[in-house]
Amino acid sequence: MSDQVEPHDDNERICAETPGELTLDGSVPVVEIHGLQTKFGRTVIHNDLDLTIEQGEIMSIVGGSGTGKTVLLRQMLGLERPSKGCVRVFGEDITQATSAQLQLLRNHWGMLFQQGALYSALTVFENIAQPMRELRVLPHDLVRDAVLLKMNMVGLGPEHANKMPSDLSGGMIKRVALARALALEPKLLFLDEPTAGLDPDRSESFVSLIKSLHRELGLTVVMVTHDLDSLFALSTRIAVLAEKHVIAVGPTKDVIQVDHPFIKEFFLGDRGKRALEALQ
Ligand SMILES: Nc1ncnc2c1ncn2[C@@H]1O[C@H](COP(=O)(O)OP(=O)(O)OP(=O)(O)O)[C@@H](O)[C@H]1O
Repeated sequence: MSDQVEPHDDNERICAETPGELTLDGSVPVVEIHGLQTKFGRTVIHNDLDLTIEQGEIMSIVGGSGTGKTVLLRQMLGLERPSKGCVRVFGEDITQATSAQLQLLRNHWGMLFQQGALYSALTVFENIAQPMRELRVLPHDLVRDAVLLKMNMVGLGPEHANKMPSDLSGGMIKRVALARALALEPKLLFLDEPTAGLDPDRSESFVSLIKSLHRELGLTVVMVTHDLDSLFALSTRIAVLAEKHVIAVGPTKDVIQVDHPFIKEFFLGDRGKRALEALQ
């Protein structure tokens, strides 16, 4: 993924001025989106979209294909700018952030991309060490201990350190990518389809891993997923995107009651019922 911000011509600013400092103590929402509009040419993807994510939540974003879930995630990461509206992360207006401010924000979040996105020419060790080295946050000799600690956190023994990504299974690639996303000890973790491509057993153990890391590290998690099992197992709240905005947001038990055709089809079809039953 490129880290270029893609500006839209008609960006209108509606965030109030911010102090220019990150608020990491949970006294403001971790993510706050207000009045967001996204247009590509004349096509409107989001309109008047609001969403607030508080510290410690696992917020899952669901919606039909093309409803703009990935674009919304990219906007929270400062990789795309909305046409209109306010996107604050840790209290900072990310739509107006300078590249120095964005870099500062990146030190406090981790991102797990759908494909795992490891550097194929680097070993497991070097993949996890890379964000630490890029920021030079640790002296050289401490990087080794920190990498092994992150590997241990995601259930990978030191014997895997010198393996190349091509030697790893899909589940292991996800674990290495997660260890890398956690390399800088972020407070916020973005997950894009974290269980995509995993078989049911691996998917279940990856979900357990995310659940325990969320608890142990006190993370806030923002996840885009189509996978109902992980959605039900992990989410503290679910936000449903339809009709260009968030049509429902809340705990699973409340969201599935909302009378909307997408919600009925997505959550209460056969797959949804099976996933809900498995959880009970
Ligand atoms: N840079 C872009 N230029 C033009 N259109 C774009 C661009 N990025 C995304 N879109 C369009 O915006 C819409 C939303 O895309 P997005 O990838 O966010 O959907 P999604 O909800 O994540 O879908 P899916 O569940 O299928 O992955 C799509 O119609 C897509 O083609």
